[in-house]
Amino acid sequence: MEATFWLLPIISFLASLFFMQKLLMKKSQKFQLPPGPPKLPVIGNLHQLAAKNMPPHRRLRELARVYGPIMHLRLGEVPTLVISSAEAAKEVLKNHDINFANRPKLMVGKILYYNFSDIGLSPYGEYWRQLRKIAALELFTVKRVQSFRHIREEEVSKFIKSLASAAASGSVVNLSDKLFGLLFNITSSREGEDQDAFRVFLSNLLDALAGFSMADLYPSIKLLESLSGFRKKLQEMIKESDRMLDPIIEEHIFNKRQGKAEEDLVDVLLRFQKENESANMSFSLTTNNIKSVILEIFSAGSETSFSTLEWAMSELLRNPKVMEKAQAELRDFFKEKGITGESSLNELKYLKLVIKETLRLHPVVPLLVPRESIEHCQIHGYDVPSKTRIMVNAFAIATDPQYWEEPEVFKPERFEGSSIDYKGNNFELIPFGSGRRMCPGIALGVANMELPLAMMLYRFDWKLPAGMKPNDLDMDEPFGVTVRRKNTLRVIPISYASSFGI
Ligand code: HEM
Repeated sequence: MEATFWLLPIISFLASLFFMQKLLMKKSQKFQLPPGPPKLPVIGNLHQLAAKNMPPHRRLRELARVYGPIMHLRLGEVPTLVISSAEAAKEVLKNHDINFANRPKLMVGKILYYNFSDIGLSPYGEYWRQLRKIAALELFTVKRVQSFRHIREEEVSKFIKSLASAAASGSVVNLSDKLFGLLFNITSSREGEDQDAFRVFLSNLLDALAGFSMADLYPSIKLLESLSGFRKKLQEMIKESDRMLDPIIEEHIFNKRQGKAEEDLVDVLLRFQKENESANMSFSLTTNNIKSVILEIFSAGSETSFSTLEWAMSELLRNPKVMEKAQAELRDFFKEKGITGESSLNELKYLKLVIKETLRLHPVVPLLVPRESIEHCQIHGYDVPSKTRIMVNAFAIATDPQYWEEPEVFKPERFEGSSIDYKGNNFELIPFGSGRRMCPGIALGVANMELPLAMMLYRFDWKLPAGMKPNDLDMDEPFGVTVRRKNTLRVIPISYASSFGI
């Protein structure tokens, strides 16, 4: 009797969901929606996404091979369009750019990013436009990226020293850990104590950003936010984030008062806040807005470059001939004079191709950041109603045999003599997205990768531990919005006798 009593609210909850969805389906019948797998009541296509225990970008690629490059899914109650061809991506990200420039209101944006006040999750509108303006004119200019050069050189030098001492003792290093530490130090311009806390925080943040929480899949049922425990988790995370960010802001204000002239990204945002407040401008940034943007820069900035470097090294270890070719280019070019700094890397053609090929085969944000349609529109003859969530499967496109020969093979040479780039104009290669919401941090991201990769290849030869062969190295990916290696990369560095520099 008691059991039946508890079942009643659950049954009525499921029944109301079922009827709500019937209503929605009726509404959608007047549209010519793109094809997609059959949907179940309440969960829609969630079971197909979860099937086979694959990361979403791989599972969605499989489904797109059956249902086509413009595919309609319902994830929980969220109508979702999955784009898996360069032509369709161009329609969405270029031809209908404004209509798809909005982001869905994920709970993580509401709570952790102080009511969507970061750049990446803020809705398309005046606030976002102002932030992008600061990003384009102040935060990520070529000049600014160059001004952080000494930080990168200093941190890479320490990183290489620690690898050299591991090499001297012949020990196995956890390269993933070391690379994460390096990117954290470069991006946050600080070292040490916060790193472990940030690592745990970042992993929770990336889970939340995936948008696959119950609260984000059933946004109309507000009760789920608390019932699923997701709201509580995010509220705890924001305390943790404040614990990390408040001292950083205070430290920057203090240093400025002491007359520190050099500016980092936090200083730029604080200066902007001060200038706009004193000039009584209609747009200004609150301290919470600034914290949101800093959190985003720390997370987007470190995780993406770190994961790309992790994949680059993994691919090079699995493809010794490519590794040798990249090392030969560096060692030949720098000979005895050594790598003296970042500017000396500009001539290295093959190194750049290695990075490009890594971004192709391992786009670390494989489904880009989800968009949301503002108004109803048509893509290739299909209706896309307003408020449809859009996922662009950059991974599926970058591994589509229609555009790429032997797409699963790591072959930097494929770009030799090719004009294809990742700057958002070639839709078969869009690891940074494209259009208005494209990544504004490309130059910084690439700068953060080039020097560490060059130094790792120039200064060391690399061996896998315990007699592992190149093909034994696993390339497993976890389930998530960004894709780092599932298992950490453990390797043995061997000092290259005649290397010099940094
Ligand atoms: C390997 C490095 C990186 C990769 C692969 C990458 C990838 C991406 C992707 C795919 C998007 C979504 C684009 C879209 O929706 O079309 C994005 C957005 C964004 N990225 Fe990056 N990113 C990288 C580095 C960085 C860095 C270093 C920063 C800043 C420090 C950064 C800041 C941002 C921001 C703020 C957005 C949101 C843009 C908006 O919504 O207007 N990214 N990034």
